[in-house]
Amino acid sequence: MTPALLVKGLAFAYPDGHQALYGIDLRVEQGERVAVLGPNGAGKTTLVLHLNGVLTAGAGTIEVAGLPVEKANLHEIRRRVGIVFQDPDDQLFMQTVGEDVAFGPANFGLKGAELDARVHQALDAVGMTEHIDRSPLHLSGGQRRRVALATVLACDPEILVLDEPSANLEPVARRELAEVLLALGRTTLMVTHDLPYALQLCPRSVLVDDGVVVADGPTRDLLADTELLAAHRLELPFGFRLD
Ligand SMILES: Nc1ncnc2c1ncn2[C@@H]1O[C@H](COP(=O)(O)OP(=O)(O)OP(=O)(O)O)[C@@H](O)[C@H]1O
Repeated sequence: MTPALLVKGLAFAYPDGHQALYGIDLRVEQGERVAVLGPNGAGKTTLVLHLNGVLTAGAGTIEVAGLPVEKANLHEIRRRVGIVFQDPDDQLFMQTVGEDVAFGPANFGLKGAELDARVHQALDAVGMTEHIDRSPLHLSGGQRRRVALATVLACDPEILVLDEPSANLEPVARRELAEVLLALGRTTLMVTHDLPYALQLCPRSVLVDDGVVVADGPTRDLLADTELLAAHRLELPFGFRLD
């Protein structure tokens, strides 16, 4: 089967000459949930920003469900790859929650009853339907995070990319978001420093450091390898035990 994501030899240097990625290889099958782990400055965000063409590869190739990520395809690629950024305020800018969630699918050509149905479906998936007419400015951080996820889900992406989804969430909101993500059953790439969250949500993890993939395997195996974690400045929270 065509993989959801195929990255081969991806290298990238920022305009100031800083080489952030040295040759990333990554294959994600349809329906997989994969955590992207790594210390600060490893290249995780740089990798993610290539997946929908915000950054352009210096070398190597990326395909999303068989479609190469390149200028000619960017409109379709941005429909296929939905990125939920760490700060929901980067994604919410309309007067109401409903308008924010409608923005993406309207841009991809949906209108009328079809658009309304898509907005309701997305808000329903994140448990935010009752807030449809509220201003995103008046929501809590956890609620804004969910609406940001709905704005992406409304575009029905092939791959959901989440940048630090659990950051700054209270424990209940963190757990509720995990339940939402598990229920979606969608191909997901999740960048996170929250190792227990990676374990709960992603059967597989990829460890990135210094712009290369240094480990790729079952999340439990990676997290059980204390030498590997220590070598890449990763650490399980105090008192956390893998059972
Ligand atoms: N705009 C930029 N110009 C130059 N270098 C950059 C730029 N953005 C990031 N970098 C550098 O590229 C490297 C990778 O950064 P990146 O943001 O991808 O790391 P990260 O793994 O997402 O880190 P974190 O966990 O801190 O978010 C770092 O060394 C960083 O300093």
